[in-house]
Order: sequence, then structure tokens, then C-alpha cells
Amino acid sequence: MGGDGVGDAAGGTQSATEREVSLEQSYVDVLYGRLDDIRARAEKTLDDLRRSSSSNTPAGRAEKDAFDALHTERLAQLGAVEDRLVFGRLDMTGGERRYVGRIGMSDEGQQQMLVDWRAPAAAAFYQATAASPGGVARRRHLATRGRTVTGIDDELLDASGLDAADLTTVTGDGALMTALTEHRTGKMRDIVATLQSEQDEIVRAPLTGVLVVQGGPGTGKTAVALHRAAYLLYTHRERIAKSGVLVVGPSPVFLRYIERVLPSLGETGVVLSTPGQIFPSVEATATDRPETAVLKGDLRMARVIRDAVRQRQLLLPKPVPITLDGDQIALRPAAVAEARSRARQTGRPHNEARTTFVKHLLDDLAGQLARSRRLENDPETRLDLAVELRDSVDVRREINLRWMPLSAEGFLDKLFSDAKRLRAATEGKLSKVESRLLLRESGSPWTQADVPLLDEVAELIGPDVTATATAARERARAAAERAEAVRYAQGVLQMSGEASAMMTADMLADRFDSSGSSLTVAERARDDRTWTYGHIVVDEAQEVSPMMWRTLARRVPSRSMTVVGDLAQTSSAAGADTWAGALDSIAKDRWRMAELTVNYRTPAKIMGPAAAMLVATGISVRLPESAREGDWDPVLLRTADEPGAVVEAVLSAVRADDEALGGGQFAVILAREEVTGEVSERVRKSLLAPEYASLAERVSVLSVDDVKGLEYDAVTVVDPAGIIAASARGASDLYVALTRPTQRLTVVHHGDLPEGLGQV
Ligand SMILES: Nc1ncnc2c1ncn2[C@@H]1O[C@H](COP(=O)(O)OP(=O)(O)OP(=O)(O)O)[C@@H](O)[C@H]1O
Repeated sequence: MGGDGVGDAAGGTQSATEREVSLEQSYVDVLYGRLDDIRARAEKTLDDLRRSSSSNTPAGRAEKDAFDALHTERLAQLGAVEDRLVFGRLDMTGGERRYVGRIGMSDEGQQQMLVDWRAPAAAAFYQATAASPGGVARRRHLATRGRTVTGIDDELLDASGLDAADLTTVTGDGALMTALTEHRTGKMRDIVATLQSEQDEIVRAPLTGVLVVQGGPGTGKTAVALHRAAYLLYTHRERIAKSGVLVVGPSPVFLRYIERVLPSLGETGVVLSTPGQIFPSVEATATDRPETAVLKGDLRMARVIRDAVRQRQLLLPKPVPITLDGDQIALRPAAVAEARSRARQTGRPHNEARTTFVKHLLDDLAGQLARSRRLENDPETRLDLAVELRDSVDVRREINLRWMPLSAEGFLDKLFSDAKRLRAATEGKLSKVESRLLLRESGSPWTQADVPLLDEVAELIGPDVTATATAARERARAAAERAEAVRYAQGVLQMSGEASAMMTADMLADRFDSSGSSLTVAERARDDRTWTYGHIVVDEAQEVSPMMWRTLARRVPSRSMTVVGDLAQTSSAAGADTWAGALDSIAKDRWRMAELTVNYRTPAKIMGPAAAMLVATGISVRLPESAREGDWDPVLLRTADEPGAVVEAVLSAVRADDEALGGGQFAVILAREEVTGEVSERVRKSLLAPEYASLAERVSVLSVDDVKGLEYDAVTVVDPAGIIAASARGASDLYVALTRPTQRLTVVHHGDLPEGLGQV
């Protein structure tokens, strides 16, 4: 907000702005002074803690560590709110004045100095309009750099609520427009100062159920979803902080792009994951052919896997003789059948139900042994003999062969690399052609589409039983330690007088994991497949397959989800065409939809042709209106169909962008296969030449997949017709690419342009 124009209802002069800025500066100084005090106190508490002696038991040390970690985290939170601590002021018609900022702060006398943007008292900052002022006379945006007020921008919503002497309004460049035209930095920033009312409504929507946010490119879906996560953590801390929030985004690059937003909003306890990382211990980076990915995402796979697991619970065609210390006994087909049916009746996962299976067979064998040894055939004798039988390698092998303990990875690898097994499991569910699509070599790397299948398997087979028993003991120990930890934490909190809203004894105790270390909720959740979150945000949700929805739903039994996406941008063959198709199987009648309608990223001059191209391919969606007209028309560069010419055109586009914008972040976007091709390689290499100076660091050469969810000041799209032709959803891929720039677009092409795009 660099502008200093004065729209002064009272006919004021330049000095009115200066006077207002100086008044605001005084208050901003007071707020930062208070922040410094709070920080100093937190530092001192941490210091005292580090110097204090703890009881010299492992639990005592772990408690101290946990408290240390919590205070360190709190200090980090207080550090993260330094930038733009305060950004707004509301003058209410009754004369009350509220400053709105990143966190709430009160003075020593408990008088509110700054209202947290998420508090109900701040809602009017986002929702009030001239038509419906809701008690707000004036809304003021404050721009700051460091701790200095650099600008003010006022909106008078209800002049009747102000004294005549107080009617001065200051008009700056407009906080929103300033934010939208700033150079991009490669990292997403929070939009807490300029959230628009349709966005704010979504941020503050109730916690329960699945909220789908559909919106075109640049409508702020990602930004809104992250602000909503921060809002929910603030408003429902008791309910969701302990279980945490999971944010699922399309790629590691995307997660790095958004990683700073939540910390800047004071929230660190959130797990970020791609769909490929959601199964702990597996990082799926490979991709399947589209038709295989579609099949693996199909809900029929749930039945295939269920049957494949059951087919690992075998019957016995004929008796198997076993000799034990000279005694002849046999594993009997009828006993195996009975054991299997009893085990299945337990309804427990394969590895757990196996205990029932084994017990029944050991009992049957023990009965035979008792008879052979002419012992009393009573339960106690059989129990003794069962112990002996369990130690026999032969017995263990024969029982195992019928009902093996399984691991998810081993099971799926075997299923997909064994044509016979696969046919047996898919029969009646998949065609032969489909079944063959799943076949691959044993030991092949996991693909993203395998992840929900691994999760499905893990759900059906359960954890390793021996691990479960150990875990149960661990849990009991942790529960006892936790009770002690809460008592300890209460003591420390009382001693330090630190009863702030940001910390409770329970939260402090929550720092413990079952091993007594000071892992955070997020760290514990990430490593535990069976962890259930308090809320899940799914970004670029149009790409999620039906099987992946099942996996995500497992992570949030309450179905409290925020699902954001754009059906016009679906590029995965296994992705969604409708939201009902995506969500009915996991949350029928429990999802509702909200829409975002304004594109804050892409200027109208670029959005127009991008939308025309999409419409020409027959995809019909509601297209968002651009918030800005933009300063530059798209540039169309026609070249010869020859790498040297294409590279030259790309480089000249990048040079022109840099000159026009005087810096910024740029992307060159190519079709999926081309990103490792000759043009990409040569562009990357050329940018290293001295004449391009710092450009090499600011230009990313990426495929249409990589840029999902990202944005740049200027974008060069190479070979649009090639992008369309490269996949069944090529038009959506091109639409994504064309809508990434905030300022400038160049299209490098040979041959005709796709319909719509050529009408520029
Ligand atoms: N209210 C706002 N104030 C300032 N900037 C905003 C606002 N809303 C959105 N933006 C900006 O617009 C850009 C696009 O936002 P975002 O990436 O969240 O959109 P999206 O809907 O997820 O886009 P896409 O579907 O193309 O990935 C970002 O730079 C974001 O900061």
C-alpha cells in the first residue's frame, strides 16, 4: 500500500494522511512493545526451566524436555507473528475501536489490545459491507514494513456512526490490489489481511461434515483452506488440537510452496502430506500408465483386495501327517475348515484372527496327541501339549502354510507379480484385460495409485500381532507416565504463572509420545497409519481417486473435511468428473458445497483466452471473474518446429518478462514427457550463461503436473497443441498451465493454436 492519496471527506490535505499514519504508528509501537514483553517472559520461563533441576528419572527428564519443546515452539510462534502483527482496525458505530491482527493480545490489566483475526470480534473486519455494515462505521487496513506503518486504506461503511471530527478517511492503493500485484517469492503468503467476504464465510464455516469448495483457478481455494485450518484449530482447539489436522496436497513441490502459511498464522501442529506419502514407510514416486491408475483407483479394487486376503486363508485338501517324538498325528482338513470359519467369525483383521485359527488347530492336534499318548483328553492336558506342539517346527510350518502372517507390502507385491493369484482374486470383478493391467514384476517401485491399495490391505490384515502386544504394553506405560506428566506440568505452570491461552497442562503433557520423548502430535500422527485426525484438508481434490478417498476417510472417521478443487482442472485419469462421484462413497448426504467466484491471480486479459480454449473443448464449468484486468495481453510466439527455434523463443520470452517486470518468479511449462526433453535441457543450460545473471534461479522449467496449485509472475507455455494431445485430459492440463501467471503469459507454438487461444 504505497499510495498516499488523500480522499478526505472533510477536505483535508496531505498532512491528514501523515497525521493518521503517525497516530497509527504510536499504537503499532505499543503493540510491538507488548509482543516484546510477552516474548521476553517466555524466554525467561524457558531459561529458568533449563536451569532448574528435574527429577533424575527418565520420566522426569522427558517431562522437562517436553516443557522445553513446548516453550521453544511457543517462542517460534511468537516469532512468526512479527511480520504484519497488526493489519486492520475497526471503528464501531458505538465508538469502540478494535485492532485486528495475527494473534490476540491484552495488556497487564487484561484490556484487549489486539483481536485475533479468528475471534468472533474480528469477523466484521472481513464481512462488513456498505450495504450491510453490521455495526462497523469504518474499516481501516494498515500496511506495515517491519515495525513501521507505511500506509493506510480506509473504507467508510456507515458515516452516521462517526463524529464529524473523525470523518477523515485515507485512501491508499487498496490493500487487496497491492497484495495481488506484488512480485511472487516462490512461497505462498497468508492472505489474512485481505480475506474477502465470500472466502471468510468458508473459513468460518462449521467444523462438521465435508465442506467442498469448488472454484476456478486463482480463486484462493488453497489460501482459504489453510486459513480455515488455522481458524478451526483456534476455535475448536479442545476438539481437534490433540488429534491434529492433516493437509493433503498434490506434490512435494506444492507442499514446500504452502509450508509457511500455517506457521505464519501461528499454527505449527499440522501434518502436510501428498497422497503418495500417506502410507507410512512407503514413499510412492513412480506413476502407472493412465489406464492402470484408473483401475487401481476404482472401487472394485476394494473387493479384489478383500477376496485376495481371504484367498490367503487356505483349506486343506487332504490330511498332512506330522510326527512328533514318535507320535503320529495329522493336520485334518475338517479341523482346518472349522478353524478358518471360527477365525473369520471373529471379524478381526487377518493377522489378529490368525490367533483364533492357530489356537483351534493346536487344540485339535493336542487332542490327537493326548489320544496317541493315552493321556487324559481334558482341556488342561491339551493346553500343556499345545505348548509343546507350538514349539515344533513342523507344526508351525504346516499351520503357517494355511494362514500366514502377512505384511501389506509383501502381500501386494506378491499379488501383483503372480498372474495366477491375480486371476483368482479378480475373477468376477475385473475383466481379463483389466487383470493383466495390474501384473508387474516383483519388487517394482510403488506407484501413487498403489498407496490406497496398500492402505486397504493394511486395514484388512491389521498390524503384526507381536507388534500389537508390545504396543499395548507401551500404551499402558505411556498412560501412567502421562498422568504423572500432567501433574508435573500443572506444577510448572503454576510456578511460572504461565496460564496463557496458548498453553494448558494437558497440551504440555500432549508433547509426550508413548516412548516418553517429546514428539509433537504432528510427528506422532505422521508415522502412524491408524492415526485419526480431527480435521483433514484435501487440496487439488479433483485429482483424488475413489480408492484414495477411502483411505482419506479412514484417517478422519468424523468426516470433518475441507475439500477444495476445480473439476475443470482435473488432469489425473483417475480423478473426478463430479463431486458426487468423488464423495458419495465416503460421505453420502454429509457433504455440502461452497463456491468461490473471483480469480485473484490471473488477470482478465489472460483468463479470457484460457477460458475460451477450455470452453471450445466442450468442458462446461462456471468460470471465475478476474479481479484485475491486467497490464499485458498474452504474447503468441510462432516458431519453426525445431528445438533450436523453440529454445530461442522461450529465452526471448523470459528476457522480455524480466525487463517488463523488473524481476519476479517465472515458469516455462511443457507437456509431461517434454520436461526431460531437448528443449528443456537446452533452456536450463542457456540460463546458466552469464548474460542471464540471476535468472537461472528465478526460472523454473516444469511439466504441467508440477505446476498444479502454483503461480508465477510470468509464464511461458510451450506447444499448447502438444499439451492437449499428450493425454485424455490434455485440455485441462493446458488450462492449468495458462492460468498460472499473475502478470504475463507467452505462448510458444508451431502450427495452429488450439481453438479459443488463437482468438487473442
Ligand atoms: N483475499 C485475497 N487477498 C490477497 N490475495 C489473495 C486473496 N485470495 C487469493 N489471493 C491470492 O490469489 C492467488 C491464488 O490463490 P490460491 O493459490 O489459493 O488459488 P487456488 O484457487 O487454489 O488456485 P488453483 O486452483 O489455480 O490452484 C494467491 O497468490 C493468493 O495469495
